[in-house]
Amino acid sequence: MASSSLFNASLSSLNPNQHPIRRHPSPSLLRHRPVSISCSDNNNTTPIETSVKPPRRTENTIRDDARLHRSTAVNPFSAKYVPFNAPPNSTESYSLDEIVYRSRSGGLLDVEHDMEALKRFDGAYWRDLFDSRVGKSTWPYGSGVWSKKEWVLPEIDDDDIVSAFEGNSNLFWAERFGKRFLEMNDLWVKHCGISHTGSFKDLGMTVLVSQVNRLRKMNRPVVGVGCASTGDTSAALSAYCAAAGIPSIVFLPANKISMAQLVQPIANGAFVLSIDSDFDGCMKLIREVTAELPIYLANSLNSLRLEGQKTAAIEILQQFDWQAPEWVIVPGGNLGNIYAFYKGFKMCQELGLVDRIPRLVCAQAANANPLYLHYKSGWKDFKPMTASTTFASAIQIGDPVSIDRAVYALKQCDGIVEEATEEELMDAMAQADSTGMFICPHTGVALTALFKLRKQGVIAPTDRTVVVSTAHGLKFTQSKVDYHSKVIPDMACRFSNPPVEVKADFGAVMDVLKNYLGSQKIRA
Ligand SMILES: Cc1ncc(COP(=O)(O)O)c(C=O)c1O
Ligand SMILES: N[C@@H](CCOP(=O)(O)O)C(=O)O
Repeated sequence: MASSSLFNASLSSLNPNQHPIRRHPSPSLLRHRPVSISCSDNNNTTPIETSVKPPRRTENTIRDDARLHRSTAVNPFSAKYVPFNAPPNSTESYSLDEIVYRSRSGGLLDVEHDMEALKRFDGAYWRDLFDSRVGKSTWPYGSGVWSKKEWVLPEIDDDDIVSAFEGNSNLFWAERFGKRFLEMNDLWVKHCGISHTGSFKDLGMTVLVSQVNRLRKMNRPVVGVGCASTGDTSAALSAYCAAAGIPSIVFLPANKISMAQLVQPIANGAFVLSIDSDFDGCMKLIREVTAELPIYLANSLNSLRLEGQKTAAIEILQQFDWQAPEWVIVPGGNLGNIYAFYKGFKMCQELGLVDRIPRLVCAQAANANPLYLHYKSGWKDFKPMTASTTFASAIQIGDPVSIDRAVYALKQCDGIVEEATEEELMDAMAQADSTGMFICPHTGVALTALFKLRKQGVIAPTDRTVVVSTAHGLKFTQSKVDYHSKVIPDMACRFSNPPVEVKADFGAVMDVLKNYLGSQKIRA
């Protein structure tokens, strides 16, 4: 059978039952758990809904309903930009309504929440609030990001929010994969890629585009939103901008992203520039362009994005009934996400929702491993690199903008950095797929890190471990086709499963099947 031909052929108006904490809690509610939801006994932190909702007013949209239910109480929560990891005596800060990406010294920014205001509610309050919003269609809390609105963008008007009800992604118990390949029984895959545009970027983009929507309504000079991308940021940006009627401009490294990723911004009406460079070159260009033109920068250099992405960490805790796992493994490229996970976990600890945070592992492709090399050098002087081609194309990044955030996060949680060769990541992806998943190569990188840490005895068989799957496997079918076709130079493709070509003849089909069933030790 010629492998190259393998895939040729087929390839209410004020509803008393409305949770009061869906609105901004008024100062008078401070120090109390949610009240008047209906009934709850003294020790029971779980609100029990008793009354029946009136039929919805069919002429209302969910935005109209949200307007009707809006609290008139003063919103006690707020957030601002501050220099990332600023010394305690720093007074530098900016309103989130300012267009600013860097601190005065040129460093990164961070979104700082008024933690004192948030702390006026105890951990049980926040757990109940977040739990009460899951699985509903209430605007905007049906979103896994906006269900944590008070911790994300507390001051934005619900009307300005641009959401596809992202988040609330599947936390998949990888039972078969864990048992078969790792002797683990508590292994989970957080499928952030099973989402609106097929990657975790939706979580951050809903926040960023919502804020842009607000800025434009305030007549701030934002004519469009732009990003450099390895394919997922551009897909998310173009979709959310299209939904809001905001122009989007994307800089893509020519011939370095998958066809499925390329077609996303094209279909969503973005202005697409295919640039003869790599991601780092595109990133440099978009930074220069956004400094000159009223185009808002949508990459994770912009700390707003990370406020949405951190909700995936909160969601993991929530899905484990507010118990922290031992390990969370995240593939890293531009390195915003590893910090976002740390930030989400840390906020939950600081606000009393959990008593500890997991250790984080950042996994990089060996062909694009500047963080790994930095870690291995004992965090001595960081050296950007020119990243080589990798099947994990969305993390082919040599000069990550969030390097400082990543190092900080990993140091704070006793984190680890691992790497995966091309063969390792492709094998891991194929192994995962063979147990019923359909993951992307970046998740293959994270699974390789898990294989290595299990082998070294760092991760124990019973450790509750979460691997973050960052994109949908359907965006990366060509790499799977190549692997299963065994056409990748210098790769054994040990787990390939090519189709068998057979004549349309009963005898021939029976022969092939008997051979197969025999090899599988299956009795017909
Ligand atoms: C699918 C996928 N996985 C992982 C990453 C890495 O995320 P980060 O750049 O935040 O490190 C990216 C983007 O960089 C991505 O698109
Ligand atoms: N993988 C990313 C790379 C850019 O990352 P960002 O989080 O800084 O936007 C992409 O898909 O473009």
